[in-house]
Amino acid sequence: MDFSNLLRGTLPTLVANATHGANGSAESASGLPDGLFDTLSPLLGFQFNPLMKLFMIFYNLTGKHLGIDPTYILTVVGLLWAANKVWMQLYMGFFTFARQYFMADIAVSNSDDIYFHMMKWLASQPKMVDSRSLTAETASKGAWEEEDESELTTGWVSADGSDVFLNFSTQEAKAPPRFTPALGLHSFWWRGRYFKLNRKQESLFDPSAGATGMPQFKDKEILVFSCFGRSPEPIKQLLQHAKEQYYLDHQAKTIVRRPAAQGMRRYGHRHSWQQVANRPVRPMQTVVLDDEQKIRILSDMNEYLHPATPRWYANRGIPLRRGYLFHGPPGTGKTSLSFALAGVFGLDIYVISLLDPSLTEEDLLGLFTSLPRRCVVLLEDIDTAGLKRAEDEPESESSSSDDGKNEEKQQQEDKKSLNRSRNHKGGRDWRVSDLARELRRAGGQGDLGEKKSISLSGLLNAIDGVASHEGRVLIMTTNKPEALDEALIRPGRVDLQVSFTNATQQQARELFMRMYEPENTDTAIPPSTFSLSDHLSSPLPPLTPFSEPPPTPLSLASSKDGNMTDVSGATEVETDDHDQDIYKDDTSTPANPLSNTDSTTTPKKPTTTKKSPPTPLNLNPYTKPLPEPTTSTIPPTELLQIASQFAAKIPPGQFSPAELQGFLLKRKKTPRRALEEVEVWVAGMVAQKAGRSRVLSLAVQ
Ligand SMILES: Nc1ncnc2c1ncn2[C@@H]1O[C@H](COP(=O)(O)OP(=O)(O)OP(=O)(O)O)[C@@H](O)[C@H]1O
Repeated sequence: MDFSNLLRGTLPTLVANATHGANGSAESASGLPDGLFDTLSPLLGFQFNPLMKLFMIFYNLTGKHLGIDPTYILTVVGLLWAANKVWMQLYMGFFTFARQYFMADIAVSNSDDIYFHMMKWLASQPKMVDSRSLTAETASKGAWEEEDESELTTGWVSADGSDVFLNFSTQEAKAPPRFTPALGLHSFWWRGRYFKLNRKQESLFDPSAGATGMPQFKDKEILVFSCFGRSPEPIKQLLQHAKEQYYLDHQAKTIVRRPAAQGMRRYGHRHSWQQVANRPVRPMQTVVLDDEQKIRILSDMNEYLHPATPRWYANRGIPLRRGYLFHGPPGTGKTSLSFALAGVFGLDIYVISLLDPSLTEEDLLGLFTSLPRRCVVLLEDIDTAGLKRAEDEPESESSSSDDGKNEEKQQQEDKKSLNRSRNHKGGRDWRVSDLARELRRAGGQGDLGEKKSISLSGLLNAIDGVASHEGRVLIMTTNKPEALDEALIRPGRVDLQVSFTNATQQQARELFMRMYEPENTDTAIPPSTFSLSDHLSSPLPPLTPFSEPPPTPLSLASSKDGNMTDVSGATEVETDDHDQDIYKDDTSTPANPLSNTDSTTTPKKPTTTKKSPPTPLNLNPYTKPLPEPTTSTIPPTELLQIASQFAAKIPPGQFSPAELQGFLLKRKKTPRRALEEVEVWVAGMVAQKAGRSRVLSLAVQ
């Protein structure tokens, strides 16, 4: 359909005005001859495009009402557009030229930690956050990140209105997203300098097989920072600044890493490890351990980590490695001490589980070679890793090890059970448990579930093979040191053995004091050097020796030799005996650090032998706490007295610090209640341990 006709038909007045002008001339108000529409409209597709129709109406109206030839307007718009294009071309040309000759740039790939430092820094820059082109990211908080407590106090009130229970269902909704610069060009100022940032994405072809077994494309993100000048120094400073900012709040934290996913480990080095936690440093004082033991291990590690030590080792041809073996019953502080040591020296912890089914000997070697210069490598529960000497395997399976015997016994039981099942009801009555056993056995023998475990030689090769890493601190922990192969703990691999025992009374008292002492709100960044006294517990006054026999004799043995051994043949420190000595040494009474009085005043002797009158116990720990003053209102001297009375009720060497901590935690604000209930708890626990029961059926837990 002809456009002019359409206009004439549908909008007669408008068209009449527009196409003939006010004076009815053959020329339109725009000055265009009538025929021009007819010529142009089919060419431009006006008939079909409603937008163009609208445009034409506007075109005519403009001509009529403003008295301006719309062609001029169109020409100006066209020129502006062209000028803009030219300007953009010039700008890009100039920018490319300037970038090539007058600008420096540094690229950062997202496979490197600096990328995360920079993104965190950019997200914290108010100017960047106000930018018009942003990427929003969900920012989940880690367990140890600070929270606004006031926001969390709104909660669900119980039926009787007495208790308020916290509710976190809206927590995620309240957390604001994190904004970072979107893909594309950005600019910002830092320390009076102008920087340009180009955030871009590239697809790289990864020829090595991915998870699907096929080569694949991988997206890689790159940040390119540029600044004017031929030196990249300002960018280097910017990167350094962002890195420092990133680690500022990490200084009081211990970073925990574990091996990355199998696919990533192939790339080696920084891809081998992944960060799994970033927890506050565990203060050494919170690990209740004999001070001499602490001093010994701290001094040993300090000497080893000293910058002059590598040269000393190199001059004597000794490999720069240090290994520690922490052994003792479960829950006695082996892992805690490892973390505290990492915190003292500001090292990251690299935790390896030899039971990881995806871990091969080759991986293990790769992991050790990609460790940073100084770090702590933690191999936990090394006795459970099933390390075997390759040549012993058949024998050890048949006869030698306890584990082997157990396995054999289990298999016989399994067989019997299966036969029983088969015989029953004509062999058709299979129980699920039998099926599971059968599958497990099949899995052990065949392909199903097969795991090539790390052999002893594989581990030794990783720890101190020719290609193995130097400079690290290796800590191995075990509950059964006697089950370890001699080769694993020979000097050179394990240089210091530290024995952990169940809690002495002195330790019980220290644990009690730690639980109830006023909270330390000091979050100051640790200094780069320290003195030993910074990390030792404040000395407590001597404790009256335990005078009451435990209610029932215990068969659960604590560690046989409660001592720490320098395997190079040096002296031994008898920890238990040492504790006993402390009790007897009344003359060297240290000042009570918690007392407000003159430090020379001898603290009040704890009255542990005097039995307090029986008090009615509230045996249900989940009922409301007894109305007693909170810890902070108990004077320190009195708290110390309660602690001593508490410790006197703990039979030495029978409970692990973890067990005591568990008991105290349930009464974490009521020290007097802990004292009142401890006797019943001890009696119950002793009976339970004697009965070898794992299930807690105590009235007081
Ligand atoms: N000596 C100790 N001083 C302070 N706390 C301790 C001590 N021993 C254990 N604990 C507490 O008990 C818990 C368990 O401790 P940890 O994991 O260090 O024990 P472990 O000896 O490594 O145990 P496992 O052998 O089972 O791995 C921790 O919460 C820790 O705070």
